[in-house]
Amino acid sequence: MQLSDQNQYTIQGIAPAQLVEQFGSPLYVYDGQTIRRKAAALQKAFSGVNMKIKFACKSNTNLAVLRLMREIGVELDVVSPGELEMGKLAGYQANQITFTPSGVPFYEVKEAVEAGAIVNVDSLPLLEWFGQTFGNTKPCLIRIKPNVAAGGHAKIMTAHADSKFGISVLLLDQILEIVKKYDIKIIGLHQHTGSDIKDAEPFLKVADILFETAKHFPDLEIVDLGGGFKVSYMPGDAITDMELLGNKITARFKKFCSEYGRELQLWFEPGKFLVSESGNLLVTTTVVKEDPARNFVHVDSGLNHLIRPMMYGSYHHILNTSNPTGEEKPYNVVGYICETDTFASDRHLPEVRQGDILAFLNAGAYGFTMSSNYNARFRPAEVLVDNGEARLVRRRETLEDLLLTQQGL
Ligand SMILES: Cc1ncc(COP(=O)(O)O)c(C=O)c1O
Ligand SMILES: N[C@@H](CCCC[NH3+])C(=O)O
Repeated sequence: MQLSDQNQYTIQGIAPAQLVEQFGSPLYVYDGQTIRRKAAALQKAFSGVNMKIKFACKSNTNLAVLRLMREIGVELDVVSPGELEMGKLAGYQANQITFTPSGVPFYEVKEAVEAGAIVNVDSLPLLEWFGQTFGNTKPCLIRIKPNVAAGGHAKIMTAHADSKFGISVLLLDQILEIVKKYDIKIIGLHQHTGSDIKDAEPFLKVADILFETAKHFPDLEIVDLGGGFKVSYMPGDAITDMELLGNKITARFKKFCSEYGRELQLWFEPGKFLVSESGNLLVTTTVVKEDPARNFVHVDSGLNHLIRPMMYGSYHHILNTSNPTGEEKPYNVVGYICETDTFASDRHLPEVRQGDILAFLNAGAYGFTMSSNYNARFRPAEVLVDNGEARLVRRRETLEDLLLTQQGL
């Protein structure tokens, strides 16, 4: 969202009010230019090595976003058969898609492998089954749990000892035994530490663990360091310094490759870094309630559309796009769901009036994809603004959509 000299917020020159008038409210709006800029920054930071980006599409599966990713040379990481199908619909070849499951039924892995995707094996039983089923005929990666705790919230840390994800690095002997028993073709090691990681330190720590572990696997082509780069949710928030991280990881990766004896590919799987800042959730103020204790701003949305504040206590910056120069007042911004769904407490906003359009920033990742139909509410429409043009890329739901799977109507 840009603020013009005339104090008007716009997305590539288009006013939020115009978007809401054309496409309705609430509305997810993605700025394609921001996605391109973020991908380019990551590509630049790692230009010294053979790096591939695998977009973690659990953060945003809109087909228009996936197609944009494909167009700019970004490949895909998926976690379910549904995401795999969406990747294919967006035009990806199956071999450009990595499947990183977490304790899924083995038939899902079989189908993904048979479709041509590459799997990150995340447990010893799955590794054993993979060996029995495919022997050395299909390549795979192994997801290692490095036992390192990092991330912006306990719920989004995925590599500490207590986390369910991956195979503990302490089980290396057992991994090697199974690999040897079935002659499994291990072409890569993978790890994902968590989400919202600012400092270079945890990335370097897990990289070193993975590089050390990699020495036990002679046929590697890939080291996959996952995603997790921090974005700026709060104005002034420190974010991952991509240039610094790029320099540091590049140096260590080059050293590792020369010790390993071959140049490998370095993969990353960012979700947030690529799409979070591109997304705004536009909502309309339904009621302003001046309570003796607090001023409440109710909007036509709730935790059904953006669950991050209630799930992780996440901060999303809010703009009053209808009254940018109004006098600031403190508000609790809340939803219309019959459940506590506070988006922001004691937030200072330019005076909010009924009908004002608010923008929740940084809603491009884990916004729509984590939305629901709680309270039989429809999910918002989605719009992609690219090359100065706004295009509807998902229509708003209707009652028919909600009733589609119910029987006995
Ligand atoms: C395996 C894996 N890769 C990548 C990601 C993307 O994380 P982020 O959106 O923080 O970059 C996740 C989500 O946490 C994940 O579980
Ligand atoms: N859904 C989380 C990040 C990804 C967690 C999944 N590993 C968030 O909104 O911050």
